[in-house]
Amino acid sequence: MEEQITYINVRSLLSFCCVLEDFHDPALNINSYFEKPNGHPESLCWSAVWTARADMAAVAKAMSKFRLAVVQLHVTSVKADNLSRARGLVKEAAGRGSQLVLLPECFNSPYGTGFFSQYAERIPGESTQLLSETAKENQVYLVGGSIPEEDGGKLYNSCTVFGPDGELILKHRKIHLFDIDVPGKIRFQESETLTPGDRLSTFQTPFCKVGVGICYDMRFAELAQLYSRSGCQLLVYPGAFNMTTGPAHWELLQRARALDNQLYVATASPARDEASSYVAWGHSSVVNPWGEVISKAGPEEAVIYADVDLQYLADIRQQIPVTAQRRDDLYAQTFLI
Ligand SMILES: NC(=O)CCC(=O)C(=O)O
Repeated sequence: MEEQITYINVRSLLSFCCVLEDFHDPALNINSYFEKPNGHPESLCWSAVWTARADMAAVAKAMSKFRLAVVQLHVTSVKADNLSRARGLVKEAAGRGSQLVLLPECFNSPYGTGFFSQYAERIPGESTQLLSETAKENQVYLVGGSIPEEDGGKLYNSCTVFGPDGELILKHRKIHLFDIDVPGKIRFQESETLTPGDRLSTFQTPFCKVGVGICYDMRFAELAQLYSRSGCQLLVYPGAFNMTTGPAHWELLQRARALDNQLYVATASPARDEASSYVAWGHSSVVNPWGEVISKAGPEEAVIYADVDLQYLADIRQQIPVTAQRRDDLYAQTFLI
């Protein structure tokens, strides 16, 4: 009976360690540490604990770094070309060791209110089928930029994410629509044709939890903060800033989101095409939790790479512990002095 209890306790302890360390590696089967046929049950239990802990530490260390690739695709009006080039560039990124690959906003079609209905697809559909196959062929997490989605007579700007097994992990519908009017520069009203999404979107990988937003979503600090508070260590924003707001705000916003929340931020833009009706700024980037741009494209088609280092992120959070120092007691008050 006592032995039974010890087994159960140690098994629970190991499971608890996994939870504490946010350790979700399916390859680590706790049961396997208890399968030795002989020996004293109690010492077996403790040796199981230490062996498992050591294995967990080794696997966790290996998983504390991963390679991220951002594909800055040259998007044209020919959907088939966009899809096949995206497939080729994801393959190239995977061939260079990337485990997570990010595509741009509207990667399958030109960006513009006049194009959304023309290029809209249901999900699943042609473009998401290609994303699923591409993720599986290359064994990567694939954040499929966004596509115009049609559902129930409404149009959405939607990002789908696929796992290395080709399964759909999530669908994020852009929640803040890009409606701006800068006189003499740019007026754009996504809400003329699109409907906003109504939920936040995160997904878990073996490396870290990831929060998803689309372009204009990046301007909303509250969204990034909610993702960070829910445990995300990487935020990804497929986006397509323009020649007015791009030079002014694109990099600044990414650095602000990264620094405020002490996490990595990655953005993917279409490549710049001066001939298109909406000229994208380009400059897809990756920013680290110190607020530094660690990888950046120019305006043209490119694949950029960054090694995301979660130990570095943990070090920064320990050195400057703003999360623990927050004064939520004061922020919650509704009056201002
Ligand atoms: N596609 C978008 O949401 C563009 C957002 C943008 O350019 C901005 O300035 O914000």
